[in-house]
Amino acid sequence: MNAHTALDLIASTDTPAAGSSDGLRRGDDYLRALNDGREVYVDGERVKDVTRHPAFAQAAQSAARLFDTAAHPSLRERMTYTSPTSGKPVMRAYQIPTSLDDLRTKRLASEVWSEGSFGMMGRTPDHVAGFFCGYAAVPEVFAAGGKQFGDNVVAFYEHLRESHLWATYAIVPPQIDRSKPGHKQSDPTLYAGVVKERDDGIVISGAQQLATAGVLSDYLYLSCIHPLQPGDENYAIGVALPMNAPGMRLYPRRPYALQATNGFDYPLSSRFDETDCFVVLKDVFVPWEKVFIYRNTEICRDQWWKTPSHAYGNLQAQARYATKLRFMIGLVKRMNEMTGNEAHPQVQVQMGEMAAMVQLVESMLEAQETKASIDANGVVWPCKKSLYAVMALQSEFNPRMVDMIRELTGAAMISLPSSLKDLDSPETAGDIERFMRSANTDARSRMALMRMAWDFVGTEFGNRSQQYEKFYGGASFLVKQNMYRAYDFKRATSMVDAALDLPPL
Ligand SMILES: Cc1cc2nc3c(=O)[nH]c(=O)nc-3n(C[C@H](O)[C@H](O)[C@H](O)COP(=O)(O)OP(=O)(O)OC[C@H]3O[C@@H](n4cnc5c(N)ncnc54)[C@H](O)[C@@H]3O)c2cc1C
Repeated sequence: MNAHTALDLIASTDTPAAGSSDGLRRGDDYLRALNDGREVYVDGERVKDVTRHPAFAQAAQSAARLFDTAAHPSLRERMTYTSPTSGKPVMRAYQIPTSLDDLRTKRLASEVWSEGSFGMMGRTPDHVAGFFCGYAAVPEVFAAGGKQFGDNVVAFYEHLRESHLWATYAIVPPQIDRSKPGHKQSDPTLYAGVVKERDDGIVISGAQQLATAGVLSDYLYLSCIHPLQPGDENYAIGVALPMNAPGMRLYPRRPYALQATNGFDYPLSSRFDETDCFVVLKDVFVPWEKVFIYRNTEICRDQWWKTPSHAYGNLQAQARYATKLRFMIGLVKRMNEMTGNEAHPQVQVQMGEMAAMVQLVESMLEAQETKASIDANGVVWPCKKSLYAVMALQSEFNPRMVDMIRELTGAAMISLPSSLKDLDSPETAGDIERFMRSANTDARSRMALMRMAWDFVGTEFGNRSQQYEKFYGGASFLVKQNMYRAYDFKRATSMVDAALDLPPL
């Protein structure tokens, strides 16, 4: 096998040979584990096996490629590091960085994985892995509720790392009635929370949103990032649940892969629909060893801000976003070339504006590393100012980028025939081949590119993707508050104070 990058791997059908993975999880191992009796419902019916259901089968294959990529001997150094406990290779996503170089290499590994879906899949295993690295780096935050909780979170992090597992999370209460806190809802068991304590663990009921990639993951981390009030203690938890936990149901939103009639007309929807799942829990038992936060609103808040969890998880999210932006601008460039608009100065001005936005994101990604800090335990924290600066503005400039694609393509994405069948039918092929081509390509190539562009911006898949960029890190007013907290206003105000203190003339 000569694959060296995720792009090579995704374009090939190669998988690492059995026995060559040195204990790492291969795509096949991962797919087998998904058929574990998890309760997933689509159109009112329970899905028997997500790896075979048309809504999820291709996304599961795309996810399996991530594990094959990490296990591939030629990418071993980039994608793995040596476990400090077993001495075996484990996924780099689980590395707790202790040098700037560690942080950079961790980001580059995320970049490889993100290229596997061209940035379309956001919650790949490295996202929540970042959060658990952050928790394990500062377990004192959890131990403030009792020593056992600090030990539990480290043990679970090590379990994820040593078994090469994928955790996702649901950390936002269901919308139902945002004007009231959880304990004042019409039924206090609507938001996911503790309903019973037992000697061997706790019992949870209620619902939580929105476990992206829940269908494809091994574990769900259930917690709360929403501000909690006194009286909300039952919702102030942090627990890990296997995806087949008895009593837990996943309700994925409408699966876009079901609308993808073929891979040519829907090249992205058909392969990369990671799904977003509403989670319903009915008397789900959690043993104490999988409980990290128990009825403690302060620790529930501190887990995000007094550990590097939020920064690691979102460094991955930004690495993925940068990949998606590169794909986006590459798509527009190819479309301009094909349409013959490339040389217009006005088109170049618009492309320049897009390129500036892509470059800003790429440079800020590097700034998170070069301006990172090291804590008292020797753990490297990415620079939060650089992270939140992009996240705070992403919900505004991402729609601008998408609008520019629409602007530059005119009717190209709409004036195509109904499907690939028009190209294949002897009755219509002549017209299609004659009129759908461009100056430098045949009709099939032009249709392939324009279909991909429409799947990116116009289909339900494309539109969900825009909603994701707006909300994956929380509502934008909250992200801007993160920036407010991170920014060094003192330096700015001291300059104004100095100007006011200038000696009188
Ligand atoms: C595609 C997608 C994938 C997601 N994936 C995940 C995931 O994997 N895991 C997870 O836990 N969550 C996930 N989320 C959920 C996401 O975290 C929430 O959508 C997000 O936190 C916003 O919460 P909400 O939807 O309840 O909006 P709300 O909190 O109800 O807010 C909706 C809007 O109301 C306005 N608003 C509300 N309150 C205020 C206020 N105080 N001040 C000003 N304006 C206000 C804002 O315009 C805000 O955007 C995902 C969401 C989307 C769309």
